[in-house]
Amino acid sequence: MQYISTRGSAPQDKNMALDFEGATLAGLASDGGLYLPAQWPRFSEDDIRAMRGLPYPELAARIMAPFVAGSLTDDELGQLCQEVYGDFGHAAVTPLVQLNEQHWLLELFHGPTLAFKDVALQMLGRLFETFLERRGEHLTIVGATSGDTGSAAIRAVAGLERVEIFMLHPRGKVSDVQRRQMTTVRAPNVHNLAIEGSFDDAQAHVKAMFADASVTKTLNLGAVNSINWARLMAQVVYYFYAGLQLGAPDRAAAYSVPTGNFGDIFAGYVASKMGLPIEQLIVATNVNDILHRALKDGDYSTGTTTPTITPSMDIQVSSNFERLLFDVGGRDGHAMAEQMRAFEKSRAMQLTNSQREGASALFTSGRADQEETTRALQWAYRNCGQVIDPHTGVGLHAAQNADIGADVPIVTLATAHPAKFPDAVERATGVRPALPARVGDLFGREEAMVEIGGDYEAARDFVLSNASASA
Ligand SMILES: Cc1ncc(COP(=O)(O)O)c(C=O)c1O
Ligand SMILES: N[C@@H](CCOP(=O)(O)O)C(=O)O
Repeated sequence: MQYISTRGSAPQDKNMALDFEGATLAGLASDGGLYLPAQWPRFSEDDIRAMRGLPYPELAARIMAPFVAGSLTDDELGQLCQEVYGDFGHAAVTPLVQLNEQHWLLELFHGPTLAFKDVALQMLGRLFETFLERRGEHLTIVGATSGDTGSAAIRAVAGLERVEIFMLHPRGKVSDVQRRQMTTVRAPNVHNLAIEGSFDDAQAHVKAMFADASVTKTLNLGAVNSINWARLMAQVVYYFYAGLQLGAPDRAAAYSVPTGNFGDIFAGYVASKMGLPIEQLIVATNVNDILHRALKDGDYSTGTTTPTITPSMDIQVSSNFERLLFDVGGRDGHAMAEQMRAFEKSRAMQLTNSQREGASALFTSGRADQEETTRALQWAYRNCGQVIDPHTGVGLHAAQNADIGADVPIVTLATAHPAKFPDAVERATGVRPALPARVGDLFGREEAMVEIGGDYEAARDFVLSNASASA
């Protein structure tokens, strides 16, 4: 499989044909775009029927095989999937839980750091190891997090010899559990940087480093955010896993996805491109609702980020939205590059007609404020005995308010364990969720992080002077 950039001019990055291995190690394309497969692989209805009942690791290998073709053999991929998904806290890896006749929760938080990010990042860590070993190379990862990507990525790469990670988070804007899951990992290849500002600022610093020759000449940069295609690829699997249990390919389900950087829900779009019947994808946002506005009115303009009880979704600039706009807008890389250049200047853009029409064929959206999120948590607890996290609550609120026929099952993606956000959950339900034993003694461990202020230069210089390997 070959990979192309959404901005049209980067396939020859680093002098390698951009196969899966190249796209995984490159992370972000040098033209600032995001990598996508040159074409969507498609399963027939019979192929999908034959996937029914497969254990998660086998299903994962079946779904990912076309994307990694040429970079991993079927045996290598099968082995990786067994290693990664054999080690989750639930035998089903991502169990599907029924709430009532129509609503379901897809629990994605049974990995080591209790958020959906583990499903892909545990795989990405092993892919890095495999490819870097093969090439004899070293990778310096720079990442941005609003809480969950950071801990999952650090957990996936801590102690690896060929990888070093610099993770930027907005100081004071992640939950205590999220911060400690990052800062208590003491490994020589892990650096935690607390920046002044928002997640968007951290994400902008990361993208700027990929475009900064003083960094890319010196370091072999890699990405763990969902700008890295391999992240999304691994997330496609659980849409199939849930869809198959609800009758695919003979019945379509809808999915409500708590959304920030548009990665998780874009994986749902990919699943539909691959042949999974999907009635609708519901983009569920908190009050930082740029995506809701973009889908409703075509208005993709940023505002100030409002802190919420769903901090991981306090995001204005959703990186992966570019992938959708590129695909539904006819895959015109040069037009996309122009549109994104204008957006980066003005921090606002209007979707084109073809982008709006293309998106509205599958996507709808909903928005939840704090009260609505709280009510969703209360409903799940009082009516179904389920203690859910606030991000999942945003998804459930949007699911309950979507205009979807009563005969269509709606799956809300449960993206984090409630114990990551105990204060908000306790305020809503009266229940203080306990951290599962597999997380260990998080509050008894010492933290390590560096506070570096808000300037890009400070972040860049810290990375340059502390990275232990050069390109
Ligand atoms: C718990 C949780 N839910 C939802 C999201 C949103 O996912 P995405 O950024 O892929 O849209 C995030 C972070 O991104 C998260 O950490
Ligand atoms: N909510 C995320 C933000 C980064 O998203 P990513 O999926 O692009 O890595 C987080 O928890 O860090």
